[in-house]
Amino acid sequence: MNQDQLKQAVGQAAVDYIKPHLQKDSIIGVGTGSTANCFIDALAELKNDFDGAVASSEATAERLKSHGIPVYDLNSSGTLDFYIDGADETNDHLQLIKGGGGALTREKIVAACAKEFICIADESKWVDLLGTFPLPVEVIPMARSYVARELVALGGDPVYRQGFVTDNGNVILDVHNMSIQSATALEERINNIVGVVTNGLFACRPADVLLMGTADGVKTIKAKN
Ligand SMILES: O=C(CO)[C@H](O)[C@H](O)COP(=O)(O)O
Repeated sequence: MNQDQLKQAVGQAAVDYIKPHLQKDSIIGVGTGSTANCFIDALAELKNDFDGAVASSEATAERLKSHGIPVYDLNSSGTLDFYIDGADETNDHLQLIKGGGGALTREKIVAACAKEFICIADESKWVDLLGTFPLPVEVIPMARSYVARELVALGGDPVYRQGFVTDNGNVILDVHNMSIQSATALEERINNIVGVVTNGLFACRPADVLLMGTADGVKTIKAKN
């Protein structure tokens, strides 16, 4: 199977995973990216079995609506049963790097509101140690240079994602060569820099389950303790 087929397989696997638990009033959280898009496309078959979705980006909202799936404001949705999203990297604790698509802040907010975070990814995203993928950091525009200096002081090489503006009107610094020994400590440390909105480490709230697409089929992986 090629990478696109693996993404479709995990998108369908996530639909199969949540299907028995869906009720007519269920609202689910939906992530952003090409793997999340495969989930959305597979989810369309169930659109009469649940109420609707909360989207982690404008792009996801548009794709959900294109399938006739109602999109709700998170402020009127309460706790969500599930959040389903892709990742740029995952380790065996299901701590993630996310934000390659720039939607990290809304993704982290919607994930925080969910009882269960289901990560869907092909096996190329599995790593022993997080940090080969540059760590995205969403920054208030006027703080860009200050935050970049602070990230250099932490040992990283921040690169401004030229021409990209997040759905929240902010900019992204992609931090290369960052040594990630304690992902939870680093997530908190970077989020404490004034001007940072959030960073793409999902370690304080890792995924609960990973549906990983492999050549041998989709594997269901729980976080290592
Ligand atoms: O965090 C994300 C977007 O902000 C995506 O989940 C991540 O970039 C993975 O994307 P893809 O499924 O296209 O590989």
